[in-house]
Amino acid sequence: DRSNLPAPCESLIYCHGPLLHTVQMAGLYNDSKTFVDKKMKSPANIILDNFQSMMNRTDYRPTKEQIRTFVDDNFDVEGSEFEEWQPLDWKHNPAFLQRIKDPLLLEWAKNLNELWLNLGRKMKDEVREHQDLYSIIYVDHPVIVPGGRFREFYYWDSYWIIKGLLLSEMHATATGMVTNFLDIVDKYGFIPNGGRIYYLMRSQPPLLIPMVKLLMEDIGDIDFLKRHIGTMDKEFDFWVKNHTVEVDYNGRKYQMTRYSEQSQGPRPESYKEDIDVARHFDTVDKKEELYAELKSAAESGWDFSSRWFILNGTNKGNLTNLKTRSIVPVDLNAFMCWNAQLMAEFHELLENFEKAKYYRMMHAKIKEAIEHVLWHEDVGAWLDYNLKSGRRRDYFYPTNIVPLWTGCYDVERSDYYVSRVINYLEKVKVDIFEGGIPTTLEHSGEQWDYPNAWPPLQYMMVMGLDNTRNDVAMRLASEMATKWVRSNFEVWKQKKAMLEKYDATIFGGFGGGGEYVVQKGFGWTNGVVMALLNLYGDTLYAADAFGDAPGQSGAVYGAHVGAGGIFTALLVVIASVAAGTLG
Ligand SMILES: OC[C@H]1O[C@H](O[C@H]2O[C@H](CO)[C@@H](O)[C@H](O)[C@H]2O)[C@H](O)[C@@H](O)[C@@H]1O
Repeated sequence: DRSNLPAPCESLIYCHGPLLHTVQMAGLYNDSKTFVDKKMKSPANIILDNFQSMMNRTDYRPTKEQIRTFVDDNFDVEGSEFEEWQPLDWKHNPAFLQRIKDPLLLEWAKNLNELWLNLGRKMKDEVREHQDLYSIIYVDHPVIVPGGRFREFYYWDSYWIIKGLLLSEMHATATGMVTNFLDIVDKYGFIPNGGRIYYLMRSQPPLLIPMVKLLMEDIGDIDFLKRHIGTMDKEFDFWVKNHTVEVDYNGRKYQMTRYSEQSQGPRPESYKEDIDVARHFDTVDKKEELYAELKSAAESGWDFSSRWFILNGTNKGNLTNLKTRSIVPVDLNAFMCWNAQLMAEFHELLENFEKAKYYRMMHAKIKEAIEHVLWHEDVGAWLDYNLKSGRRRDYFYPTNIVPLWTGCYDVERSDYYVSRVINYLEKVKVDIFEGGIPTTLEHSGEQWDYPNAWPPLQYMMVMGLDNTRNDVAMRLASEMATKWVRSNFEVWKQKKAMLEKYDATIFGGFGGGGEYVVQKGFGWTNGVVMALLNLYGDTLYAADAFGDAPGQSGAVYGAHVGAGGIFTALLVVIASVAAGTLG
């Protein structure tokens, strides 16, 4: 029974109530998020009175135009919470650029470095003084946002944004963003999905602790760590307390993590969309269950995807078949495992030995659960687990190999895992696509499905394989990175834009599907390309030796990784000679 749960936030303007219902159901804008991002022109009680007068005047049947006039009279245009601002620590020529040998890619990387200037957002002092007039959550330090409709911070996006910012040597901006998150944990006990009050009842993949690790690797400020370690404990506890589920598997019980949010009602920013899906259900209870599945899927960062559909034990179906809370995801458990390991490391550094011991114990337990419940030797991958049926979900997702990225497997037996994983990747043939690795192999029309390819997923695969230090895996990682960078570059050449997501099946193809049009900007896309250019810049070229950049060199050598790797190496040498960069 969900009837005792709170609304997504208290606001009768932005989160629940008749005003939100009336405005959102009128469908005034192409994107439902537009309304909930608007600033109020007067305090909420006055706007609620104005709304009541409008409803009385129109006999509770206002036309779309009357609702539009009400909104225009009472709200400012979206985005009015920010002032003109450019990051003060921005640099023309950060050192990582020197690693990029191809002049075309170098020029592009300089452009990417400049994109931070467009994506920085600083809130007006007004916002701090009158927070009740805004849906944006006030933070002290400016942030780099994803871009487009995403005008505020997003939790997991920020990991790749910070990765990119540190390569751009924007240490102050990166530290400011992490400090905002820590302040938010202190205030709310966790990090919301994004920087808006309507996101306050759900989080996103827990990557704050890895963000602090990025900062520590960069500036290594132990005082910063000391000041904030208690807040990081709090963030870890939030996930343990609110997302743990007991898994009974082969006669043993494991504590594992899954996405699950606890509020009533539709997502305020996609209110009409959620109500429309809920029409398929006839009772309030069933509708509430659907809203919970939708919001839990948003918490996973994969909103939406057949990955969370359960229909007769399969991944077929549509949004009415969302069962996010019944699936134990590989990536979330691998993130928790990583968090525990990093926290043990940090506490050790600070000589908090009792705490370090606790986190080492948590790390060992989570790692064991991942090994026993999620790893499948016969498949050669980690698979999501269906809590309802007690069965594994044997479908391809890039996240099936995330434990390689987070180091959550028995590294002593690395060769065993790596050879099984390589075998798996060959079998599922995900490297035959020209534009990158697809999100899933299901074509549902949702944005986290085939044929879309998302930057963070490419990154996790590439880094996971590269981290193993196994020759074949590292070669595969470099081939994936090459394909991704070339395909993103192709789009850049055509559109002078970086996109939120791409099409894995088309070299230079745009992503699509889902509930809003593909966005430009784009925070994590820039961060991922910068990281890949930094890692592979000395051997990565925009075009192969034949002058064009089909990006699908992977298709040539995908089936035979070994031979393909040698082929790539040859191409690289030829291209390097052509570009005059080798001896
Ligand atoms: O408004 C619909 C949904 O939009 C966001 O999700 C997508 O964009 C985010 C920002 O890039 C990204 O973190 C997420 O993975 C994407 O699916 C938002 O996070 C959702 O909560 C929201 O419902």
